[in-house]
Amino acid sequence: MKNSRNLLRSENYNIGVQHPMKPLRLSYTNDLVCAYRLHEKMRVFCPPKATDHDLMEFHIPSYITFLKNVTPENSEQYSFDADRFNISEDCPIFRGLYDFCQIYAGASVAAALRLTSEDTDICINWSGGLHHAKHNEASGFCFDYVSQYNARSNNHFSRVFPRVLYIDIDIHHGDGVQEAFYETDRCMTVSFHKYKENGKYFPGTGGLGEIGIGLGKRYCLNVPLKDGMDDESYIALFKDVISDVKDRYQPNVVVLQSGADSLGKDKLGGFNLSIKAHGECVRFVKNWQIPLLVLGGGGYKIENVARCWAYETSILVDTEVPEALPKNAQFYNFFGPDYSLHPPLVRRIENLNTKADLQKLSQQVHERLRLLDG
Ligand SMILES: CN1CC(C(=O)N[C@@H](CCCCCC(O)(O)c2ccon2)c2nc(-c3ccccc3F)c[nH]2)C1
Ligand SMILES: [Ca+2]
Ligand SMILES: [Zn+2]
Repeated sequence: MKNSRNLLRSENYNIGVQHPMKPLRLSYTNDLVCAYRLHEKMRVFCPPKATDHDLMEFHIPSYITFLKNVTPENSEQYSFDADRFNISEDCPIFRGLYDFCQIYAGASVAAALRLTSEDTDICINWSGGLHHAKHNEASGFCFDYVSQYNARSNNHFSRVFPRVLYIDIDIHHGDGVQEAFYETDRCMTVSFHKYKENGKYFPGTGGLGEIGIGLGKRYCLNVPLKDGMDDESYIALFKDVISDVKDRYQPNVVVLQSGADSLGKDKLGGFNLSIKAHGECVRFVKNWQIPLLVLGGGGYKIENVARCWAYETSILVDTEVPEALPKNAQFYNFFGPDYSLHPPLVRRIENLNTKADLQKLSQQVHERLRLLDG
């Protein structure tokens, strides 16, 4: 029987044996963070669950009411709503679903609000960043997403931070967040992702042509990539694009979705990024010294997800950590055979992004960004 404290932690939920999303990865991350004693370099909070009201700030009430009432036992009675809200193999009903959503969403709401107080410059919520959720339906393992809540509705957060820059390095397109801000210039969304012209790679959106509409026109930027991106080309492209975005948009706060499925050897991914390269993107944004909210996201080789997010936690708290994983980590045995923070990257996927492709893409991105100057 889980004690009450356990139920307050999103890592203790199980979506399904066959399902690639394993909240256990959060336990592994927390284990490494604590074994490296990084928790002593920050304030750790156990924030309140998001309330129904919080969630209804962004999602339609009938969707939230559904999530709150449906269970694996009674899901038969809800089959109509289940279809309507895109419940599927990707987004199944599992035990504690609503608790799970309230916990991770509550952490993002609390983190965002803490950033508005002068005493905090960086907040981390590795359980957040579920960027496919829509205001009226679940999608891509994501049920709800509250960063929209913070920047869309006219509230304290959006008054303190009138220009929010959202950056998404998960290998999938951040379609839910893009959609939420598609018509506003209060949040600029930038997503780097694997993209197939035929729309065959989930979610199928995120082409260069999606640039926002109305007031949001030009405040949405997509960087579509092919399989096999490697460290050098990804870091160069990321810094080149993101520097230009920062200079032109001059954000007051940055929300970085640090999905770890863009790492090499990920089960759903297709890039060759090392943990160091992924972390370099986090370091680059951190060094701007603009208030920063770092969120998790995808990541399906869970030992590498934990290594990546523990490493990025060390970057965010300015603490060098030894390459050898701490032997006192509870899950130490799961990190074999190397037991290191930066395992050798063996399975390499051929990089289909040629130098010419990346040159052209960079040019197209800069052309779009030049239009930001109105
Ligand atoms: C009808 N077909 C199913 C749709 C589809 O291909 N869905 C993607 C969803 C991938 C979601 C990625 C989520 C994310 O990594 O971006 C993420 C998760 C949290 O924040 N971000 C997907 N589902 C699976 C999957 C789902 C259940 C069981 C096994 C699976 F392989 C793999 N890839 C089309
Ligand atoms: Ca992305
Ligand atoms: Zn992903």
